[in-house]
Amino acid sequence: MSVIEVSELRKSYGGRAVVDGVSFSVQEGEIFGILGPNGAGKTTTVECVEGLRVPDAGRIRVTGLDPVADHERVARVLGAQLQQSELQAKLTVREALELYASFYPRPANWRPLAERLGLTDKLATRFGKLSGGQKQRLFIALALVGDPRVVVLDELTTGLDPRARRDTWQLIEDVRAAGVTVLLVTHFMEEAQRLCDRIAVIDKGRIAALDTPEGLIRRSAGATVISFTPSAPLDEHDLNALPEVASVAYKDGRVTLSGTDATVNAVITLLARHHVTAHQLRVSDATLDDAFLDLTEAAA
Ligand SMILES: Nc1ncnc2c1ncn2[C@@H]1O[C@H](COP(=O)(O)OP(=O)(O)OP(=O)(O)O)[C@@H](O)[C@H]1O
Repeated sequence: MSVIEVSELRKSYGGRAVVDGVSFSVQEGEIFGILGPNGAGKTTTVECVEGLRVPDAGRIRVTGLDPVADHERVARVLGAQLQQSELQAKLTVREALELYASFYPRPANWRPLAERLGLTDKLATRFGKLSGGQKQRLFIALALVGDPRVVVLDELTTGLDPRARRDTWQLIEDVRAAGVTVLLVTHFMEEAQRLCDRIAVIDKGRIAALDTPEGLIRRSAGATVISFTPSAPLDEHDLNALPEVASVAYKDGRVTLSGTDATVNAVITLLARHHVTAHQLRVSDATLDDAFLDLTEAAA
């Protein structure tokens, strides 16, 4: 069942389309990622899903409800992470958690949530005195305190140290295991690769690709990169003729090929046939980073 449906969403500012026909749907219990360069239209898209911005055109449904027309009902099932927004500086962490819990019919118990986010010893601290990372952790707690069916996290772990980032990933995996649907905007490829079931890459207001992290990586020009120093010169044509070789480059006596898993065996076989040894043979897999750069460059 689709918990979030976005169809042909459009939004312009000053005559410039910043979201230009975006469509996707998110299934119940899925972690769906939105990746894209700065200014691609990610926040505009998710804020339309949250009902914070009104689309110019298109159709959005969250658990079957229209986020603008049914704003109050959507707000009860959807938890949103505040982005850069400031809570009142004098509000303590405890007061903020209690206040946000009071907005929902069946809130979560905020104490274990605060514990997991390392906020227990900050409960009496005023918001204005928290560090950037502590504020971010509080925003995550506030997004989850209503025990929502859907949670929208925009730049989930920005500003968190590596340990807090990993703890937060575990928390999000646990939240999903409890059946919550997660819409996640992120700039961190490791985060997207670890957490997301599917990812929409948005570039210039349009979806450049929508796939699993592995699917996006496979689409990348060279999913496997092989490099070695041959013991004797090799004929470039022989290498180019190998199956699924996407590119061949020679530099300082070293050969770098991109292709697929199948290319690795083919290269080894070719070298053996020519009695050439591969010194310092290295094989590496393309990452989501590579796929992201390919996809967003291709659309440039
Ligand atoms: N309220 C607004 N008024 C005018 N222009 C806006 C408004 N909100 C966003 N924009 C413009 O729309 C474009 C998309 O912005 P958006 O915040 O959706 O991008 P983003 O993909 O979330 O970027 P980032 O990764 O930098 O957060 C940007 O060029 C931005 O300047």
